[in-house]
Amino acid sequence: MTTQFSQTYKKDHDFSKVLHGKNAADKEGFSAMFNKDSRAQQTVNSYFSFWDHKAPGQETDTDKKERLSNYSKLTNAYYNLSTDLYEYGWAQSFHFATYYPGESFFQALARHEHYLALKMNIQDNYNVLDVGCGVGGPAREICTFTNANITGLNNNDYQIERARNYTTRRGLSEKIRFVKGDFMQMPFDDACFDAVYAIEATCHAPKLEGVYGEIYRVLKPGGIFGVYEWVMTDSYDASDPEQRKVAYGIEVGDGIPQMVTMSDARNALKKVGFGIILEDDLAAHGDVVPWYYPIAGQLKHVRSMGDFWKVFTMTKFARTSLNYMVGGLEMIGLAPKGTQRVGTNLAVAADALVTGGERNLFTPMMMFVCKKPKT
Ligand SMILES: CC(C)=CCC[C@@H](C)[C@H]1CC[C@H]2C3=C(CC[C@]12C)[C@@]1(C)CC[C@H](O)C[C@@H]1CC3
Repeated sequence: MTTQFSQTYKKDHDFSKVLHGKNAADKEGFSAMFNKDSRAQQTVNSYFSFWDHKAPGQETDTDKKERLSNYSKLTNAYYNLSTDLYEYGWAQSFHFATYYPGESFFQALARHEHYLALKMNIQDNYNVLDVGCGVGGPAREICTFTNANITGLNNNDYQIERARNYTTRRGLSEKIRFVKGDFMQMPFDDACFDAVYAIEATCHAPKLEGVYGEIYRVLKPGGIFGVYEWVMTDSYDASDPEQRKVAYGIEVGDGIPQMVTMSDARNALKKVGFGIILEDDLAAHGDVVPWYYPIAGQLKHVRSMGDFWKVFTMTKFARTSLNYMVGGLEMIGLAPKGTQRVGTNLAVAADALVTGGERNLFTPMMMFVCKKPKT
């Protein structure tokens, strides 16, 4: 690692400690959220400086370029702010899933991960890279499902610390390790992994060719790459202000510098050299239970008490009530400044994702399974 990189990494790490508190990685949900110190406001300001006064339609090319060239800062600030809420409101697996009628929320998340592992043909003791591993939910599940050795790559210190803690608690530290690094310049040698997967993570890249090119480089010849990509579908029309508003809501609400289309993703994979073995938009199968039902708060699809509570907290009523409560706590100094704004931003995300799903403008599960040629 160069000196400049190691200095940046140390600065991020120290900042994460100050922001989240020394023992925050041991805490969960609200307790972790309220453990942040006054620098939370600084992170909120840093994140929203990329978006403030830049409503869809008013953005200039310079605004967009600014987000793309600062993707790492933008994504880090986003996850420093949103990780606790993700874990509290969702799960340790930061992705969506398809649902069969009657299937539980957690079962569907795990099945979605198994499905990718199965289609990639991940075998016992394969060396597998998880690009943008979050707090390690999918890595733990895929490791126990396949018995592969997994390396989780992540650029966010707070998430890495949490990932390591959960993995140790599950007794999986011999099989899974977590490495800090930027997926546009991976800290790995050429051709060192048998397989690489990325679950709803590479959309944070400023350019898909960049991250796909790195994945191609670190894969062994003949190695497999499997991805669930976040893309706008081919029916998306960026020149329609209503549709652009949906994409913009997804960008600002989910820390994404710029949403791209399905064709962009397909072309980027081919351009870096991959052969596409399988391509399937899992959101387009006409499922009875839509992938976005939890964040739409659609209680009619719930089949158990546990899921009822989970989906209830995602209804507009529960989200808004929670946000008022957090605003009150913020006012009396019990919650760090900016917490409410983060909640409001996640509500923007949820609404845009649901609209994108309902209108078939967006999919979070564009699945590609690709192969690096043997020679
Ligand atoms: C950002 C990317 C690429 C992937 C994350 C996908 C999902 C796990 C998140 C997208 C929107 C998030 C929201 C929440 C949890 C995580 C997501 C579903 C909440 C339910 C967390 C609790 C808040 O009160 C409401 C949030 C709505 C959005």
